[in-house]
Amino acid sequence: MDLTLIIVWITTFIGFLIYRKIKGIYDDLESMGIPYEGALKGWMTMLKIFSSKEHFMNSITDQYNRFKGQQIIPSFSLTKRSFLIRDPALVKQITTKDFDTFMNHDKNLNPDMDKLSGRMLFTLFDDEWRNMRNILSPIFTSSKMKMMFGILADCTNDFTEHFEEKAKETGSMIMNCKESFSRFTVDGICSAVLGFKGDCIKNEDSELFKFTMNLQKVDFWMFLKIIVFMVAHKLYVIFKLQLTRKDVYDFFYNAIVKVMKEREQNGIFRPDVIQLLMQAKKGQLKMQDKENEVNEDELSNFSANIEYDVKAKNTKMTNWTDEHYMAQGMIFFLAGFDTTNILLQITTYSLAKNKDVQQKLIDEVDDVVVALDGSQVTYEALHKMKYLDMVISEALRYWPPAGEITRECSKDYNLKLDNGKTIKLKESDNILIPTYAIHHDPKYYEDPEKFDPERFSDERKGSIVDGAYVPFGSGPRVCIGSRFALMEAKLLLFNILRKFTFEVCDKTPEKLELAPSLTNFELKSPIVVALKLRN
Ligand code: HEM
Repeated sequence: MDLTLIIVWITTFIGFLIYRKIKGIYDDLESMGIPYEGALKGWMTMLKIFSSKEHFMNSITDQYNRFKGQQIIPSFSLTKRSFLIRDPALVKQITTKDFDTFMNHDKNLNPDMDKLSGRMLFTLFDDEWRNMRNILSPIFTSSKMKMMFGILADCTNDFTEHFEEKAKETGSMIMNCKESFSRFTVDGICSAVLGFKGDCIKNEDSELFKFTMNLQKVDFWMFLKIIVFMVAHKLYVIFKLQLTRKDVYDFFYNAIVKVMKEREQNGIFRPDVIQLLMQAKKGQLKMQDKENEVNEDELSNFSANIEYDVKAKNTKMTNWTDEHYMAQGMIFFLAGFDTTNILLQITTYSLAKNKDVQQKLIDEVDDVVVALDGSQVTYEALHKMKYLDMVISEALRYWPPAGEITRECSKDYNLKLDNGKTIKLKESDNILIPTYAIHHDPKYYEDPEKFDPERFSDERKGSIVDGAYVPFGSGPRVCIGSRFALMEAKLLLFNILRKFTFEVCDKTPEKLELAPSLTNFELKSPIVVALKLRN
């Protein structure tokens, strides 16, 4: 038999096994009265995503839109049952009211699979997650944000100085937003989290920047590793495979464990996350010092998370290792630079396209500049800017950088629907909350394709349906870094708009379309705008 025929036979056989597996996992759905399009449709969708024919988020949004009137529908997955939520009330029920049953993200990614990604706050589960969340929460309070404000302000100054220099001859310059904001957010995260100056903005050949961009690339081997992880993750344990590359492991070892030791030995203090992690390691970091906190009620920070009290039943169970602390540095780095970068890209694009919105924001910036009488903007002044907060909140609705939220069901659970039917969810079923699709559903947002910050005005924000606005997730597992992200994005926009306006140029895309890619946010045409110096 020739080799091609053998390959065709093997592929068909594997395809058949996967088809049987997917078909089997949803067998009981029809008896529960849930509309199900069949295993083949799900399999074809997965194929389109993995062969880079369609972006994951587009497939989810398409599925969401096809099932109007349903509260929950089966989603596509290779090995587990997966459900897509179509109803904000269920979003709240799953993420908040019945949090104990839906506390975890996918449990497949655990320390046995990968030394670092299995130990990140995002992947820890049950009491280990509760304990780590308690340790890390004090890092993101408003008093700690104020402490890091100056570090981020230096990065924003680097950004504006660099572009002022470039634009000074002709009065304007063309900016590729993804590249420029990536350089800024990598600098911001390095300075405020890892404690060293990245210098990616000013140094165009920065090795650190190349390394960071490389982190996101899905080459053939990475692709294969992801497929093996999704279809047969136990092979990772048997063959001692690791998802994290060795160079990435070494980077975080040097940036966190080595730096902590050096600071300890030399008595160095720097107001950054590493310092707070060192305090946390010694059990010295507490939520207590209320008098140093900023009064949140006086600030405009609509999207910022509320931190829940997440006490673990067993508080002494984990021996935290160096790798646990490296893993937290890694998740802050990974979760922090790309998401904030997307937020900045979307805001910039929307301001360039909506000149009236941009003008209103510039007027607010100018008022603050006058009030500050030449000094640098403060944490309080920035967070009292109502219109800036409305613009950022709308950008997070318009294009939520994380795209979707996931949960895993930890025990059998009867989900009662409005039509009187009950869905029996099983232990380890996946739940998918399609943030983008909900944010663009005309049922919850009038004229959803319009960029309209007024949705978040004092008069109108109260009418947003609970559970229909979740850019940072929802419930006790909500994004821990939302305050940091909002502060970073607001600070940069403030400083840019002091000096520049964003203008549409011939390279600015007419509309934003996702490219078929496995990465989170890859557009068919990148966002490019002109930065024009103000008079
Ligand atoms: C615009 C920027 C950001 C967006 C839109 C965003 C969004 C999200 C979302 C949707 C989740 C999942 C929440 C859930 O499951 O309910 C999440 C989790 C998380 N984010 Fe962010 N994020 C941003 C910036 C940041 C930053 C700057 C950091 C850290 C410095 C960070 C650290 C984390 C961590 C550690 C988790 C896991 C939390 C847990 O499992 O307890 N994020 N983020």
